[in-house]
Amino acid sequence: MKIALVQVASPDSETREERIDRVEATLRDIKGAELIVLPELWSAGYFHFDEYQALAETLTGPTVSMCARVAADLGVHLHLGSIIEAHEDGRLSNTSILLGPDGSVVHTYRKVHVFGYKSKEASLLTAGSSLPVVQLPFGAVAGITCYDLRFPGLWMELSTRGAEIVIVPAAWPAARREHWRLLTTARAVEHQIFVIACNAAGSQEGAELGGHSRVVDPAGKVIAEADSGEAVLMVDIDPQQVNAVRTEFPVIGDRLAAYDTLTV
Ligand SMILES: NC(=O)CCC(=O)C(=O)O
Repeated sequence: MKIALVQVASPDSETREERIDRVEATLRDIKGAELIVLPELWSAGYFHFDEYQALAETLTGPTVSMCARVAADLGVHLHLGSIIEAHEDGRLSNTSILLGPDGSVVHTYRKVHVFGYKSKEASLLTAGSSLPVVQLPFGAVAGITCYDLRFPGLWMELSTRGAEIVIVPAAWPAARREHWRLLTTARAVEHQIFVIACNAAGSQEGAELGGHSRVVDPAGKVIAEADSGEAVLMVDIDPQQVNAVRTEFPVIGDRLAAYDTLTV
């Protein structure tokens, strides 16, 4: 199964509309992928906090509409990264969306751990409260977002819910790139899953994004990793590998149902 990770920069000088047009051209040039993945908040730009309100959109807004058209035209699954979603009651959320090959929404995830360190995300956005896993032709898929990488309890729950492929759109700064590498690999090893992690590139409001989008297989092998600039990273995975690795080295079956029952 061929996957394309599209590592996008969101420079301050470019408008959202210009960026949507530019990314659409990149997406339409991708040949042979069954799944395309974009980074967190690439159209708005994660660090453009002062514009969050103005750039918020609904699930029929400009980012989702363009991506839905492309998904349908190319006949691919397209994880569009995330948007600042505007809700009817005025709340905003960081919403990740996976589109099917007919352009319809097949998975939606609202970021549960909103980020507050040198970031206004936590004060501007409302955290989500659901964790769906969807069965697709290539396996049980979930999407979580960037900072969520740091929280093992969330991953344990994804694993318990049967996730085999976890898509992680991100806007992870270069300053903590080694954490990005370590955590994406660790989550794959812990849960014997594919981690498909698509980061943003370039700089925004003086913050340098880390790039290095990567795919880690269920045995913990990094099967592809981009450099730091804009890129389309193509990778071929075999979704059956999840079963094969779990059968050969059955760690997950050895997990206790609960650890808080252990005596001190
Ligand atoms: N966009 C984010 O969630 C950033 C997370 C981050 O920088 C970190 O966890 O470190």
